[in-house]
Amino acid sequence: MRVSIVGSGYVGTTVAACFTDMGHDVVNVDIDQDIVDAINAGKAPIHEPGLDDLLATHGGDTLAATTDYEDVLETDVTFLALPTPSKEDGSIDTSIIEAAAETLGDTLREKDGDHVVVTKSTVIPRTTTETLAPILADASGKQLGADLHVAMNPEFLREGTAVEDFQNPDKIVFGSDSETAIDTLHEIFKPLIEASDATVVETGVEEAEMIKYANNAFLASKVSLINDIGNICKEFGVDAYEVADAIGLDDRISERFLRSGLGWGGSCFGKDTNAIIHAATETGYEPAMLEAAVAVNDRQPERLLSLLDDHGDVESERVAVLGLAFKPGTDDVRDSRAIPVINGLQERGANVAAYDPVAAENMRTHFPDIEYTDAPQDALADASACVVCTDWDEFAVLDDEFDAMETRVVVDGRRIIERRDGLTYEGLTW
Ligand SMILES: NC(=O)C1=CN([C@@H]2O[C@H](COP(=O)(O)OP(=O)(O)OC[C@H]3O[C@@H](n4cnc5c(N)ncnc54)[C@H](O)[C@@H]3O)[C@@H](O)[C@H]2O)C=CC1
Ligand SMILES: O=C(O)[C@H]1O[C@H](OP(=O)(O)OP(=O)(O)OC[C@H]2O[C@@H](n3ccc(=O)[nH]c3=O)[C@H](O)[C@@H]2O)[C@H](O)[C@@H](O)[C@@H]1O
Repeated sequence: MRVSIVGSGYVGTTVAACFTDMGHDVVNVDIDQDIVDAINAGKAPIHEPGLDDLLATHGGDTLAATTDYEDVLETDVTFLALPTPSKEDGSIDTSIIEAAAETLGDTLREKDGDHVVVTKSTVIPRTTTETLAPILADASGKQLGADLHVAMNPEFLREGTAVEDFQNPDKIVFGSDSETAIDTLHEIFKPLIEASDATVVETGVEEAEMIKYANNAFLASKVSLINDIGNICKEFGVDAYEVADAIGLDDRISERFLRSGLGWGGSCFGKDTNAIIHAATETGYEPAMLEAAVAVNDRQPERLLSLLDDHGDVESERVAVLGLAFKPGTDDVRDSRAIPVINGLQERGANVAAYDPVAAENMRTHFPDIEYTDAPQDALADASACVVCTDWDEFAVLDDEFDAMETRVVVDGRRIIERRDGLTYEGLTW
């Protein structure tokens, strides 16, 4: 099938590469020329395991990228994989996806015959039907349900494992009341459905939109709940990881997403919990559990810093920050917990020396003036303390490197460093 994807970021590029690998011809449309050039040259514009290989095979061939919306005219279906960020007040900002829908609609005016448009971005229920569909219909002159069909197909991939997640889904959700759109989605996903154990959920557009928020809200709340429990464990001198291992054996709880520590960051848990809280509040309903999940998450960096304070004043001292990405496996620093931690260190007058295997460049836009090192031992050398913000595997094998510290204090926000003799070690919840 001929598929176009507007927006070529973490989701758009991954989905495009995987669709191409499933045998489809794909066009990626993006306004960023560098991204377009990278894809056409067979290179991944982002750090994502497995993506380079897929792009090296298909990029510039059955996967083509362009800044020109006209190329969607050669396709049967367009996915919108555009950012849906937060406004100042936490509510969803749909201006980017609306602008893209307008341009797509204008372009589709030239197309004879049917076109299917699928929302891939995370959007508040009713956005597809009440905001995007009318924009598309007005701009294209096409008629909804006749030659224009809309659907919502939420995406559940995680950064760092995006390709693997996309290729091994637990569920695939098709939300639409258009038979044409549902049939089109089935045709696109057929190879994946046949090759995986995924359950296909066919539902309404609004239900599909809400499933995405509910999924993220549950996961984010699960992490906040284990952090709440972990904070209590720390007060009692109990190891929250032993507790989590035990309760995770109950398959009603499950062992996944029970890693307590610095809390969740990333481009979606924060923005999506805030967006659904805001949307719920506008209806008159106060989502107390979700508000609590956000409040617990917001407190974790300060708890880490107060553990550091217990071991001495860091004013004018060198403090090593290990890990800048919001999670391992990615160069993404959006809403990374390292940001409030570094802010807190700077407020205390510390000299920050930061190391991350891939995310340092992205962090420079937030903190242009801190020191970035090429190796963890360079950040640790002469440091009075070390804080760990990301659970990169390479931190687990650090050992003699701590000997170069002036004072060997390690406050670990991710339980990645082993306690050992000669190290004053503080775990955030253990
Ligand atoms: N990042 C993730 O792991 C996941 C994200 N999502 C959702 O998917 C959506 C996209 O997220 P990301 O891929 O992370 O965003 P992103 O910010 O990585 O990528 C968005 C892309 O859209 C491009 N763009 C902006 N305006 C455009 C326009 N008018 N026309 C064409 N391209 C334009 C940008 O240049 C950028 O390359 C969001 O709604 C997000 O909530 C859903 C699941 C996972
Ligand atoms: O909508 C999205 O963008 C995506 O958001 C999350 O994926 P992602 O943010 O990429 O990464 P996660 O693995 O979920 O981690 C999110 C944050 O939670 C933290 N986390 C995760 C698990 C855990 O047990 N403890 C914990 O603190 C991670 O360190 C990270 O900061 C969801 O897991 C995806 O299903 C969803 O598609």
